[in-house]
Amino acid sequence: MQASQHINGESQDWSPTSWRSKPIKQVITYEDQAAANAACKRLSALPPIVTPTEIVRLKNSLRDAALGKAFLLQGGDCAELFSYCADEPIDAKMKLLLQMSLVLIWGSNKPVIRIGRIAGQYAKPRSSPTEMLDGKEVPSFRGDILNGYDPAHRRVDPERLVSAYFHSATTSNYIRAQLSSGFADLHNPIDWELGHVRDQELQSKYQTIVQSISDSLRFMNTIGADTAGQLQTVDLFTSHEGLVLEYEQSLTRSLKHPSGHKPSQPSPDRKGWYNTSAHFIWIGDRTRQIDGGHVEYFRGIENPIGIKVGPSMKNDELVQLLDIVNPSKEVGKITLITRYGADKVESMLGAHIEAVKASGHIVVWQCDPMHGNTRSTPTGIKTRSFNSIFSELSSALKIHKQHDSYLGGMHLELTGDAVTECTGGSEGLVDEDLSLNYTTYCDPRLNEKQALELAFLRGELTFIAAVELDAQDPAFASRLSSLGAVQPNPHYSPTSTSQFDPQRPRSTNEPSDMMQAPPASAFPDPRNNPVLQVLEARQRISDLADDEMRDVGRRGFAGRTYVDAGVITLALMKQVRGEPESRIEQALGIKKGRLSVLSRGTVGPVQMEG
Ligand SMILES: O=C[C@H](O)[C@H](O)COP(=O)(O)O
Ligand SMILES: C=C(OP(=O)(O)O)C(=O)O
Ligand SMILES: [Mn+2]
Repeated sequence: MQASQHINGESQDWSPTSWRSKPIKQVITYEDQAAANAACKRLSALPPIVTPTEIVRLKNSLRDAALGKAFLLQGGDCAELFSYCADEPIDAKMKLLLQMSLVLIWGSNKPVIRIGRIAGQYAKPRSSPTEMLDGKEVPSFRGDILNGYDPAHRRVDPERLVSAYFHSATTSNYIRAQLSSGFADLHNPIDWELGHVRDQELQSKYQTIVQSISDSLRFMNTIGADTAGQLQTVDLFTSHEGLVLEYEQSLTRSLKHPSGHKPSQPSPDRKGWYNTSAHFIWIGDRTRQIDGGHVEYFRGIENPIGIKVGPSMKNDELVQLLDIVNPSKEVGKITLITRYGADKVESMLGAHIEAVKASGHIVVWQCDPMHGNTRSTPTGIKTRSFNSIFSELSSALKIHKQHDSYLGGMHLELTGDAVTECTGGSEGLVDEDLSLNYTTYCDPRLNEKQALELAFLRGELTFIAAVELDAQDPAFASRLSSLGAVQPNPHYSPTSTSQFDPQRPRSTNEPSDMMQAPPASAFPDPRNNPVLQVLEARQRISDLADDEMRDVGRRGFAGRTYVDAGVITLALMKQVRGEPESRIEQALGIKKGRLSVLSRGTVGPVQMEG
């Protein structure tokens, strides 16, 4: 069966193999092509790992995220190894995603859709075909699906394609089994204890949420409203980058659509092409060329898909891409995973949002604040700072609000282990700490504590963004005015003698319906109005902060003078723990000496009682 689509007026047939006639990036050369063909043949005969019913369930949820009614949390390793297919690492990641989603639901009051970068995230696109390892140049590690991290196993081995399938299937099976055995039962969120998080503040914030959920559940149980069984488990979908197309092709099957599903490409046999290797796959920033093999493959499948959008993406190119992969403009079919970097998001995201809006596509906008913020330490260790990650996320949220758009999700590289791969966070990890427990095989991940902190801060951002939006709203001043803060509030006082009091008893020789208009000079000059002055000052500060953000990460940048509430919160938490100011400033990227302003009693952390 072939699907047909019109591009530039020409009919373009699609099949699971049509990508093979297109140019491709990140080419894989199998020394033994016959062995690669045999591996693909074997894969084609194996059963699906996920089913159309599950895929369509995710698709429907993502539609909600595109429409602003749900939030998508996607996270997991940069490079998942076959050796992570074991109960402990899988449990740790599931727990972390569940903990984060609880916090996010709490913060956003919206349902959270969970997708793991798990059960198949085995392929890595690399910047260079070779890398230096212990002073020797070796072929780059391209993920367990192709070669091994051990320098002795860097040759691409086709047997690994089959091995990837079995590790993926085993991981998926364990996730499903755990979920159906009460792992995610909302009645026991206490069981998702914070593994290695010893931070008292974070522990108690989390416990407050858990306690409150337990109280609500007890109440629902008492009144008999807790009987639908929906609280016993949640969905946790799987995803990976669809990089190795021979693997993806082998698991692409023509299957019956679930009943009630309206396919994007209807066919008489009510079947469609489903990628059964994962619920969701995405195209990487390095392989999203309009005329390339990856875009060709992705345009034919029913699954919801992601596209990474980096700083080199042009506005018209983005729209062209959407038209190719989603010609019927299905709402939420595409998740645009933006990853510009904290220093570029301000100059790029707004234009992308406007271009997509004008095209009529309705996508899930997801922020990946990791991949545009990778840097090397002077000793050559790849890292990312919590500050830049948080900064890109908060900018994305703000920009979406400004453009009347919705930030529908976040995409993170994280692990449930106590790794030291990203700097910053409330622990204040610095470059020198990275070697303590640096175990990633590709990009630096947030550890459990940093990931959870980010979820809490994301919740707080919703609140801050709402306040900021009010401040920028031109109607705000007029609303204030009607509340009386800007203009004198006409009030009734039986003894009032003011000629401007509308309810003042009139003199008998004034007609009763005559309401004297007060002279303009009776109102204070708005330029002197304290409320408007505060709003203007806030705007000026916000502009200065935006200017400063553009320099973050540049050589010679002395640190930020203007930081947001999230960073101040982190700084205060560290201060309370007695960390020296200079260390806090360094860890959070704040300009030297700025913290002393806070120490003068201007701001203090709020203490929770009990
Ligand atoms: O995960 C993303 C990419 O594979 C990764 O950032 C590439 O890293 P490299 O630049 O070290 O190849
Ligand atoms: C390779 C990745 O990202 P990007 O394509 O955005 O660089 C990734 O998500 O691991
Ligand atoms: Mn990565």
